[in-house]
Amino acid sequence: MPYTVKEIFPSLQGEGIQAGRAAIFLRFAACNLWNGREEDRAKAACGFCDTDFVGGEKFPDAETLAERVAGLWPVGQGNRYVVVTGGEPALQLDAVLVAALHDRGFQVAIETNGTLALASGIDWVCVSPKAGCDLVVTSGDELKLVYPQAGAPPEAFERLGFTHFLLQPMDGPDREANTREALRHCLTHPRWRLSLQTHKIIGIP
Ligand SMILES: C[S@@+](CC[C@H](N)C(=O)[O-])C[C@H]1O[C@@H](n2cnc3c(N)ncnc32)[C@H](O)[C@@H]1O
Ligand SMILES: Nc1nc2[nH]cc(C(=O)O)c2c(=O)[nH]1
Ligand code: SF4
Ligand SMILES: [Mg+2]
Repeated sequence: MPYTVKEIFPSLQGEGIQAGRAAIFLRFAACNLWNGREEDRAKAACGFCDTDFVGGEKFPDAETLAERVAGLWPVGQGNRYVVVTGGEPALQLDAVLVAALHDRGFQVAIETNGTLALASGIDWVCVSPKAGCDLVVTSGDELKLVYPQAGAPPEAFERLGFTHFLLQPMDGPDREANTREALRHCLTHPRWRLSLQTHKIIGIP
């Protein structure tokens, strides 16, 4: 199957429980909750996205794409980790690509909005729910809720089958106030942890 990829780059995982871990980011093009055009943001199901996922490069098959990812890992080094994101990566990440990445020694993580079924074999599942959008993926490793979102209070997700629950302050014009609100919620509801977007703080991709 061909894949459309927006970008591939090495960085540190900036968010969530795995923050600080070296990873290759594989960012697929396209999303099911927004077409990526600024003029359509206000009417999109997800209206706060911080990412450009429009366009990109076509890869003809999983082997070609996995080879490109593997070529970015430091030579001779283990602990291989790829974070598959987007856009919405569940539109394109299939079991064939997961297997091709496993064959090259990678643990495979996904950052997903949780509205689409996932391929089998993914090693780390991070779901980030969007208000008004039904979750199909109701268990996984971490639930990372962008906060605050009208219509998506943290309590609505606490009974789901995730190991870790995190609040990530919504970036944008209200980021500072949102960070204070997320902090306050974590202090008063200790099952929630704060997830800062550390890559933005230190100025890396
Ligand atoms: C760009 S999304 C791509 C993956 C997937 N579509 C999703 O939404 O989970 C990557 C992560 O960034 C988060 N995110 C997007 N826009 C954000 C913002 N303005 N502030 C904080 N986190 C944001 C998402 O919720 C998600 O956890
Ligand atoms: N450093 C870094 N960490 C990230 N974690 C999740 C990201 C994403 O855009 O999905 C992301 C990202 O874009 N950069
Ligand atoms: S679901 Fe994810 S990629 Fe899609 S618009 Fe929202 S934050 Fe961006
Ligand atoms: Mg990002």
